[in-house]
Amino acid sequence: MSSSSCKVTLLGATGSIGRSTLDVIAQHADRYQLHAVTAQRSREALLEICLRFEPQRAVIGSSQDAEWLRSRLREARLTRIDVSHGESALLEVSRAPEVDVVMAAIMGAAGLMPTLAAVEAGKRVLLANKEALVMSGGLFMDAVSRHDATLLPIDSEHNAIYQCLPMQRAGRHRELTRDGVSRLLLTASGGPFRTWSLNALENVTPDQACAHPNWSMGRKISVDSATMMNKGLELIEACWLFDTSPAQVEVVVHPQSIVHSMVGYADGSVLAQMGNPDMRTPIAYGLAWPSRLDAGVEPLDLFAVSRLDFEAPDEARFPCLRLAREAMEAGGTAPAILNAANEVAVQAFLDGELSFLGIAKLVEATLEATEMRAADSFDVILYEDARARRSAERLLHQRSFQRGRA
Ligand SMILES: NC(=O)C1=CN([C@@H]2O[C@H](COP(=O)(O)OP(=O)(O)OC[C@H]3O[C@@H](n4cnc5c(N)ncnc54)[C@H](OP(=O)(O)O)[C@@H]3O)[C@@H](O)[C@H]2O)C=CC1
Ligand SMILES: CC(=O)[C@@H](O)[C@H](O)COP(=O)(O)O
Ligand SMILES: [Mn+2]
Repeated sequence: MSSSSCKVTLLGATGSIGRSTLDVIAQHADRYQLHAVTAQRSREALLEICLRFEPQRAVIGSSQDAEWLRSRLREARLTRIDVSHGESALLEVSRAPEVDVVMAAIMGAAGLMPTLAAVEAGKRVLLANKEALVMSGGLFMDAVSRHDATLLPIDSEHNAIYQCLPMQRAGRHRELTRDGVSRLLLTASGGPFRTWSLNALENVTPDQACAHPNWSMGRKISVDSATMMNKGLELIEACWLFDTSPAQVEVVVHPQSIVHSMVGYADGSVLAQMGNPDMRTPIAYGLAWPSRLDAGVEPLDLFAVSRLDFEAPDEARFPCLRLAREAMEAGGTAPAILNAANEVAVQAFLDGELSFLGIAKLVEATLEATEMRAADSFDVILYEDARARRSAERLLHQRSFQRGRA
């Protein structure tokens, strides 16, 4: 890929990762050009992006919003921007022949098929959408190999691990131990409730849960950080990305979010990647790989940071971490069920229908109520995702899960 004319499709352009990606691209407009930008409902934000970046294509969720966007672009005399809507349009912009790089930054399971389309077209895929990999793990990684796609992790911890692994591992799948790696150390901030007692967690509000101490992110991932399901999803993500088992991944709570993760080697070395908590660093890494790019991130001032703390996670207060590890160990469709139940539970919490502690309870109850099977195909994954959502919704509306009870 020639970086002088790199064409980018940005899935989830109106989100937190989307905005950080636009910021990096704007700093390097001579090197990166937006082919397509997508959103689900945020039509005003998508219009702003179109006016500023003039991509070739814009995709939005509904036909009504697409019509609205077309009219605004007509008024601005930007009729050359092709506007379309729905999942088929997302697949098209992900696999378009002229596209070099696809940033997969749609939130949740909705990102799976567009991200897979980019993989199947052999693109360089910058993976922020961890849920896609959690759901479909082995199938997804097989597709990456089969279609010779380049998969670069954007999730800050996995990007850090990728940077700390030996260069020759890039793009290969083989046992970590053959490269002298003994373990992966996955750091976790501990979220906004790291020091809170179980009692105090009973009545936390969505706004409290979304107030992450170090990162500014979308609401779903912010709640995941608060329950530590984010770390559970990341544990599964690490196992697939780096072809390892949960036993080789150690979660380390590090409240400052300066060390983004580490790799331990057989000779006792531990390599860490550090930096200010700013997603423009991994995004710029993914865009420029294997070279480097100025991301506009403040240099790390270690004197200002002054101390780095590390502690063990508490799975009694944050059971989601255990549930995710058990789902990975169980294999098959268990991680897809975990992810689907979690998406239902987090939305219910954000809508005021479920308590904070109810999130883990609903996920666990859904896993217990839903039979798991072999993850044979993407059709099976999508079918089981839908089935687990129905099961979680049913449980949610049972008396025991009503607000105030769970
Ligand atoms: N934010 C962060 O710092 C990090 C995020 N990630 C991961 O990156 C992904 C995006 O996170 P984040 O940017 O925080 O999320 P946001 O909620 O901020 O943004 C999500 C984006 O996806 C779009 N979207 C939502 N639902 C759909 C759908 N059904 N179909 C198509 N598009 C949809 C949204 O469009 P609209 O605006 O119209 O709703 C928006 O553009 C997640 O998987 C998250 O786990 C990983 C590491 C760090
Ligand atoms: C920025 C990023 O990668 C997030 O996933 C972040 O790591 C969340 O922080 P927690 O460690 O609190 O889950
Ligand atoms: Mn992360």
